[in-house]
Amino acid sequence: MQTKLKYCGNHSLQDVNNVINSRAEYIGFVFAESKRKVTADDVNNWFRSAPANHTKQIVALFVNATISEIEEVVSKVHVDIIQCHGNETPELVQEIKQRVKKTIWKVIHHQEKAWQDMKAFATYVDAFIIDSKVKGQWGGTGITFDWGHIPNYIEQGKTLQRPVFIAGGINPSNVGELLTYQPDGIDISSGIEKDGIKDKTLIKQIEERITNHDNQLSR
Ligand SMILES: O=C(O)c1ccccc1N[C@@H]1O[C@H](COP(=O)(O)O)[C@@H](O)[C@H]1O
Repeated sequence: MQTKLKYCGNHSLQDVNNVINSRAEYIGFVFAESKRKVTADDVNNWFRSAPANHTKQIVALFVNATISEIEEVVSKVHVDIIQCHGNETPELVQEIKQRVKKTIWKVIHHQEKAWQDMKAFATYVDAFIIDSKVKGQWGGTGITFDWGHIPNYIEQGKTLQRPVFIAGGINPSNVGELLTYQPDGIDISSGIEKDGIKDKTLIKQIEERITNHDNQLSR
């Protein structure tokens, strides 16, 4: 099994180039209030200057956006996946799926028994991301949650037949420990940043650890 990898919160041409040259399957952009917030025009400009033959899937991250806001972005930028990173209800997620007709990922912010919330979304979403819950922030915090709860999320994902990505504070120092839980995927924003820019060395360190782990499993 190859652990899927998403690098999120790209907000410059340098970020886009560094991530396009990585092994990640997914490149993410934040269309929500954040120091990493981007516009559709930004993303289009960066991709015009970036290598054209990349195979990354583009993830657009929203926090409690209206369907019109999502539709506006999707009408301007090539988007493969919509990531709902707020406290969107299952009903809203269903409507987004029906109207926007894209792959949908739903973030569950970790709290006691939050894995039970996954069931209500399962029909409308294609994958789950489990992120830390930090007061006053929706994500991109660089803070981990108690990984002892990861097996509950992974088991629920298996029951619902939906992949489970882990996010929140993952970096080269702790990714090895995270991999022992065997998540389907990993989503990283701040852990690959140096001075606010996605950093080639940090990306390389993360990827070496993931590749070693995946190779050991396939032996
Ligand atoms: O990255 C952001 O600025 C952001 C803003 C608002 C919502 C989500 C955001 N990022 C997502 O948060 C998780 C974890 O990020 P980190 O690795 O802990 O920095 C990840 O899914 C990012 O895509």
